[in-house]
Amino acid sequence: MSQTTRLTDGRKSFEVKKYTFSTEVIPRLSCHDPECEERIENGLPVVIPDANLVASARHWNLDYLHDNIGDGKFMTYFSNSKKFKYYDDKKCPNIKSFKKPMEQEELTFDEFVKKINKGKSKGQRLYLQQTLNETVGKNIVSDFLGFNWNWVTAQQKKNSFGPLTNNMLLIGQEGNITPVHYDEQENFFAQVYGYKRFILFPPEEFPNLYPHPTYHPCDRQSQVDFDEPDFEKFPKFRNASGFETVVGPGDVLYIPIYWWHQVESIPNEGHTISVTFWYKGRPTPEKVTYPLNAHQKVAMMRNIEKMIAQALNNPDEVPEFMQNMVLGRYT
Ligand SMILES: CCC[C@@H](CC(=O)O)C(=O)C(=O)O
Ligand SMILES: [Zn+2]
Repeated sequence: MSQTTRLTDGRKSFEVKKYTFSTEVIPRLSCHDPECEERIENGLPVVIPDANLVASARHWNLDYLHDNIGDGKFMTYFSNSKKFKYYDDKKCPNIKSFKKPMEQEELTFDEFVKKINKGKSKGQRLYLQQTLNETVGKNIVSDFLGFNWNWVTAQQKKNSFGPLTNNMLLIGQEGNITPVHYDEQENFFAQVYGYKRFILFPPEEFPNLYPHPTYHPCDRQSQVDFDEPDFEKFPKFRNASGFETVVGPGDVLYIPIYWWHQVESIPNEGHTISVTFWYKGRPTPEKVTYPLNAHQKVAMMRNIEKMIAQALNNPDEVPEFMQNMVLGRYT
């Protein structure tokens, strides 16, 4: 195994793979600690061990979910590697050479559990990722209603987050990895069962993480493979520096909008169950203050890329157009 390093969730410690970049530990602060409130207000990540956000789901495990979640369908991803790199189906036509990094299929929970056991033999990994919806059984509804909505809704209000967009149920196998990407939403990530390693980078690290173009199916995902970084193609990745932690049952991690994150279900620690609480971002302030901050600049770059791709009306022309505009003029 390549070089390893040790990480703790405050209770247990874990041996995890050491990557080429440096990281600092993400603070773990009580929800009653003013510094915790300040970090959320300032858009900084924080692990909150005592928000009890999903305490009503502390008894969730595969058997309980199998017996209570109902006969609805659950989007499940299949990968022949440990990586589950997200792609947007609708953007696949933009990149003719694009090869889907994983397959997807809607399964009943019973099919999911059966395939997990079968997949083990074929070296195939599964990752269930499904928005919780009205098809779930009454016990799951009751557990869901028992989430600490007072706390999370108070956070939404005092931080002027937009509306809650969805709560996604995530069930991963040990060792599964969601490669580094950013989302355009605020996220209170609640860990229900098992242990996940989170590696985060602030929006300022955009130049070091080389996201795919916005019209690419893997928009918002980094092109850099942390396991085998191509420093020729992505030289600034050498400068990357992030934050990391491990979340365990009951922990909530605040992942600020536009913050990059790679998420790993810790190898040999069993499967993981998580629930996301995604919120639209804060409304754009009436009065813009300067200099613009990193995430405003990311939003600007996204809008410019989209406008150019739309104006050219041909994704294949965008690279040359951008190079003609920048190379030798701004480099
Ligand atoms: C589909 C969401 C996956 C999740 C990462 C993970 O838990 O594997 C994530 O990226 C997020 O919560 O933003
Ligand atoms: Zn994400």
